[in-house]
Amino acid sequence: MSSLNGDVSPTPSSQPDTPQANGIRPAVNGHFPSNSESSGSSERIQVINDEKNFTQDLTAQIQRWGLRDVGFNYNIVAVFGSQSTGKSTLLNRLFGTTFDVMDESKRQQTTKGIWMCRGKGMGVMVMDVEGTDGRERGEDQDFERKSALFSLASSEVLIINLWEHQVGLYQGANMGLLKTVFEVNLGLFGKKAQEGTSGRTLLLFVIRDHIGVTPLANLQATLTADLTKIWESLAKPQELQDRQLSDYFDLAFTALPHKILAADQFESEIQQLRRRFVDKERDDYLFKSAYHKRIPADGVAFYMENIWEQVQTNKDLDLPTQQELLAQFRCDEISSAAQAEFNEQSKSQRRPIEAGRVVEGLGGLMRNWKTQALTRYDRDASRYHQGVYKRKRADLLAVLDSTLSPLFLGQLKNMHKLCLVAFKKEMLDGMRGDEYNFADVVGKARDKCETRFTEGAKEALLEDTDWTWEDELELLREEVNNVADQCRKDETKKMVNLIERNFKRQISEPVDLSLNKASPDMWDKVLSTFRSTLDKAESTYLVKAKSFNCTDEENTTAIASLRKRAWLALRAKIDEQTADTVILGKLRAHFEERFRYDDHGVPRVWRPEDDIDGAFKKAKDQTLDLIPRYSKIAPLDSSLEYTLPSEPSDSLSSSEDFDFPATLIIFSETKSLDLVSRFRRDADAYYVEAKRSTVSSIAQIPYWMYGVLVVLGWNEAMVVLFNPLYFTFLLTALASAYAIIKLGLTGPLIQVSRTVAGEVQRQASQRLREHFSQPMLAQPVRASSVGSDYEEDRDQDQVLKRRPEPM
Ligand SMILES: Nc1nc2c(ncn2[C@@H]2O[C@H](COP(=O)(O)OP(=O)(O)OP(=O)(O)O)[C@@H](O)[C@H]2O)c(=O)[nH]1
Repeated sequence: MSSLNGDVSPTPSSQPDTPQANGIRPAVNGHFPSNSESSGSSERIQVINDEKNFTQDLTAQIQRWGLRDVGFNYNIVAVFGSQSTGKSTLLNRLFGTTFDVMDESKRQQTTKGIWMCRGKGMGVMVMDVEGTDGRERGEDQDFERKSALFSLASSEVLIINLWEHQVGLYQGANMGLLKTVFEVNLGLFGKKAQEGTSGRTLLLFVIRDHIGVTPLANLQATLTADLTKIWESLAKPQELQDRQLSDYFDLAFTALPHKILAADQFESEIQQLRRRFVDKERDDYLFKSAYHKRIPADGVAFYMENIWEQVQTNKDLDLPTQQELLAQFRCDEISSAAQAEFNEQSKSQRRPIEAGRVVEGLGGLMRNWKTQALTRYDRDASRYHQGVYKRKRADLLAVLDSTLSPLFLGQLKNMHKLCLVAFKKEMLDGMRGDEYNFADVVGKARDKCETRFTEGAKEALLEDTDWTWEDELELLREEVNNVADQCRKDETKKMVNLIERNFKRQISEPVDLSLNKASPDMWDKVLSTFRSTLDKAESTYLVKAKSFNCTDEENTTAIASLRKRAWLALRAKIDEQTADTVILGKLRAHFEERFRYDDHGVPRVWRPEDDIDGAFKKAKDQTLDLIPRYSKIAPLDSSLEYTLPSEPSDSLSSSEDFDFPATLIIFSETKSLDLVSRFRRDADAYYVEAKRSTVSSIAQIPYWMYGVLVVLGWNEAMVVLFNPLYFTFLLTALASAYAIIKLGLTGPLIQVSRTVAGEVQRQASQRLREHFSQPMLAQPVRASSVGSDYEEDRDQDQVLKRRPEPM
């Protein structure tokens, strides 16, 4: 092991300063020609090429260096600093490595990517890192940030190489870069370092071309102050807020004289420094165990590859270049200007759309605004950094689309509403009159509505967007179906109502006729009329329902409802014809027909010898027979009987339960009895009247009485004619009569006279009747009044006996 760390002092002359002097092929950019050059322990390898790829040969190379099995007995050192500041020269001198050194005559970048070489005669893996701030990479700081972080995280000692005149500069001394690297390092590995799993790191500042005017101590103080300052300004993770620079890093400083102007001094200082890397016994030994990462040598390759991967994937290092920054700023400005104009244009259509209007040609307008905005952006922004320009263009496009999206969606919604309204109108227009096929009307209206919506939606849809209108069309379809369905239901209802109205009209007359006649087959006629009319109504419904695309279930329900409503309509008609006054009228008419008219339909004039009682009884019995006939719908022919299921009512009619057998009963027993008694009263009046008519014919004044009056009144008449006073009175009376006639007062006078005469006649008749007729009338009237109670009971029994049994 001692040999590994043995103090090998390569003579300066033997150290190659240039690739040519070493006979080493220069690295080819971006490639691993063999991933190692030279041979034996002086072989070097490009660990990371300038395209940021990590080599796969590191493990093998460590094996070739003979370091694979040394466990922890090795060290890693890396260098960091601006390009062409003698980093490779320093490493070659210190560790006897064979890194390429710049050709003075060309002055260009020598080290590309990160190279590694084993220190000559020592177990040290030395990493030569591409210089920072090189003109070759220009503004692209990506690699220098990543390579610096990689070096910091993977090595025990990081040599920070800088010219004396760079001390105190911010960018020149790579302070900006170090700040970023410290920050990300703290974020990525800070916690591990704190836990002690990944050791501290020594930052060794090597100040080149130190003239000596400014003592090293002063330079050291400046650098320490600068580092402390940038450390304090770091954005540290929450849990590491109070961590100090010294918690992670040790700082060491050394100065080297000018290599050419003070070559000997330079060499001796180099040797001094080399000893600090080699001599473990020294107090200022640099590879202290605290810096060791505690990774066995055989795992170093894997460990480093891991670190590189973490560094690579860390977004915090992807800081933009100046060019990108400028591009970002300008592209943002240009994009904002384009957006402002675009917003103005789009605003003009926002209000009408929000108000629910469909803007004709909205798609064209939106396309136009979008193209204008993009053209404007492209014209001004395409000159800037292409990556930024494209990124910002995509952002602008997204903003434009998101601004237009509500217009598109609003347009869809408005079209949806408009199409629905148009659909309803189309339906109404199509359903005018009776000769329409509902299915055809709906089909046409639907097609028109969908076509209109689809055309409008396609017009409004912008290319290269993820907008869709199919969902809205689906919604529209659903609503159209709902409207059509509702319409169909309404139409079906209307049709059923119409059929019902027609039905009522059609049955009205035949039922009236049948019920007026009250023949024994009255109900047969009523029911057969009902059946035939209902059959017609049902077939009318079925024909219409077919064009409405009604389902079988709907048809069954509608027919059932129609039947029930038809039955109720019939029942209403019957009720109308059997209302108290109407049925009493019917009974009266029936009775009158039989009692007051003879068999030939001639009015009867009752004579005392006529059998009024017999005729009265017969007519009354026949009439009373009608009450049980009317009281229940009971056809003689049982095949004509009609039944309906008794069930709770459907939505088309009332919500009450429907009890069919109850609808067959027209009168209850109580009602029948009431009718009997009411009819009897009427019939009795007829009877009395008949009786009176015979009396009044007997009580007539005989004609000879008038002759007697003339004879007896002759003298009085002569007295009037020949007496001047009476005659004058007569003349006055005649003149008054004449005047009355002329003045048109005849009517009122006659009226008054009639009233007076009537009263006189009444009084006279009364007196005469009392005088002449009292003994003749006494007997029959008494018989009638005595028999009335008995007859009433008998009539009621008769009615009850004739009532048909309930069905
Ligand atoms: N003035 C001066 N020049 C030096 C010193 N060390 C090396 N040089 C010269 O500086 C030039 C660059 O040396 P390199 O070692 O290639 O520098 P580098 O930093 O490794 O260069 P890159 O790898 O390209 O970044 C060479 O011509 C060296 O001879 C020094 O201490 N002082």
